[in-house]
Amino acid sequence: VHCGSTLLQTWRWEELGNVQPLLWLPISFRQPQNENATAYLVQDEVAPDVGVGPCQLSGTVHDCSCEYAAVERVNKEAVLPLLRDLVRTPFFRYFKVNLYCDCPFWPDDGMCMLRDCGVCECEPDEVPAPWKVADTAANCEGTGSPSRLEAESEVDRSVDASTKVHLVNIHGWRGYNNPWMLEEETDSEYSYINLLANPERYTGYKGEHAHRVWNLIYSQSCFTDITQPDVCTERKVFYRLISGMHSSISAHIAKEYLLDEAQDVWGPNLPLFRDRLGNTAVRERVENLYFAYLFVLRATLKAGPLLEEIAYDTGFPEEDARTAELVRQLVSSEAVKKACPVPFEEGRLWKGEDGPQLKRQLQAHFHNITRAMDCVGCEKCKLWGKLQLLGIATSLKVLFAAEDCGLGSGQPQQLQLERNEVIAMLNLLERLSASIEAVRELSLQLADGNWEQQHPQGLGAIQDFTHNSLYQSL
Ligand SMILES: Cc1cc2nc3c(=O)[nH]c(=O)nc-3n(C[C@H](O)[C@H](O)[C@H](O)COP(=O)(O)OP(=O)(O)OC[C@H]3O[C@@H](n4cnc5c(N)ncnc54)[C@H](O)[C@@H]3O)c2cc1C
Repeated sequence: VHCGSTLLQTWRWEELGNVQPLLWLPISFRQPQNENATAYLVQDEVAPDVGVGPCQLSGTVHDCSCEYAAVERVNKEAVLPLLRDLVRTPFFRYFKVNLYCDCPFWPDDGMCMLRDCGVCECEPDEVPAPWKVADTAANCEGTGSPSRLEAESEVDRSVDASTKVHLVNIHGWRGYNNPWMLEEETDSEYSYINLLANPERYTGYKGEHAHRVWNLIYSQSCFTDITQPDVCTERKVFYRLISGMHSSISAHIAKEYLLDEAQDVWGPNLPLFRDRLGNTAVRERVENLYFAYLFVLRATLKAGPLLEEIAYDTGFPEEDARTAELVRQLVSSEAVKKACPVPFEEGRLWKGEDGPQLKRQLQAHFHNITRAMDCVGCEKCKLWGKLQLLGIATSLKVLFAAEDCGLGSGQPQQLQLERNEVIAMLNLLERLSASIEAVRELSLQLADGNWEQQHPQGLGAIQDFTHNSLYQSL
């Protein structure tokens, strides 16, 4: 029995006799401090023959050394509150990106009409002034060829009087020397987007067009036999990162769905949640969400010493000091260390004889997946898709930086990050963290039992907005 997040009492499944298949059983419960508290009887072990029910995960997250319950708790109590504040700061709110590249895989098919309506770009005076100065400098110095970058990094990594580290600044948005991202193209245009003004949520983008993009992603040859038992860990990790990101997108759609277009009412869509994430048949998707979260959390903690030293400069000293303090609290959180000391052990990857070759192959697949983002027919989805892939690429770069940077020279080099990489990685972590909490909340609501009375026809009871007026209003 839990009351809120406090565990009050546990029973073994066998001791419960005929209680199944009610996985979540609200129990009226009286406490001296809180008269009307409700406790929930929860399933903490996998019960036999339970059928479709809320996604209850127990035990250790596969390939990680953290318990699901501990992750859920520390996420809700320590990580998510910090991240929610962090992504609202001026430094983490603006993401630079190019949303106007052509799809390299198939001809434009009429969805381009959505280009102008999905995302509102920042007005020039909204972009932090120091960033504009840095952009102008990078722009004048060249388009960011690797040799130019090498020279540039030496300048930009210099330590100023306040001993803060200045991030590498380049022209372009795909990060600095990131082997998981494509090289910057010559026509690399970008604009700044205020992420708070363009939240990730339901947009009405679905059907054949969206499926074509997901199919393109999952048809990469490294994923085709992914369910076979002898698939190597590296490929599984790679798949689980992409699948976890996909689950996270689905969680945000389910959590913030347009329930009534006329009244502009947004809220949870439980039938949609049940179908995409909230039933045992798709349990693996939720497992992959937890995995992706722990992977990115590990990268963030590993980059902690650098993140703590960065000059978070947007021209507003008070807010920038708060940003630095929030980052410090996140990367040095005792609660996280206690709940999950090593979220993911990256040291065991790429150790086989074919490690370097395998890595190059997976990097090529990742490049293809990033290209697929240019085929997404909804601006907002494309924005968040690009941000999240740059976040994954940055996490991979951070976790494997020593060996990547040292390749050829025999010397491991210091990790260097570009501003957009830091923004993408921490925004991705916030998205995954919010998704874990959304899955927890929606699973509880689903188990409540009353939701079916509110939506008697299931998914059909919630209007299905797919027409263009919705895109335009978004
Ligand atoms: C990059 C990108 C970003 C998007 N962002 C948004 C957004 O912000 N808002 C919005 O409303 N829509 C967004 N969409 C569309 C959204 O993801 C779905 O495609 C759409 O809602 C239709 O969902 P669906 O249930 O048909 O299955 P989809 O989510 O389209 O899934 C397609 C197929 O992939 C498999 N699959 C599903 N989930 C997983 C998983 N976690 N792991 C592995 N396989 C899986 C299943 O076989 C499923 O049938 C985005 C699409 C893309 C490609």
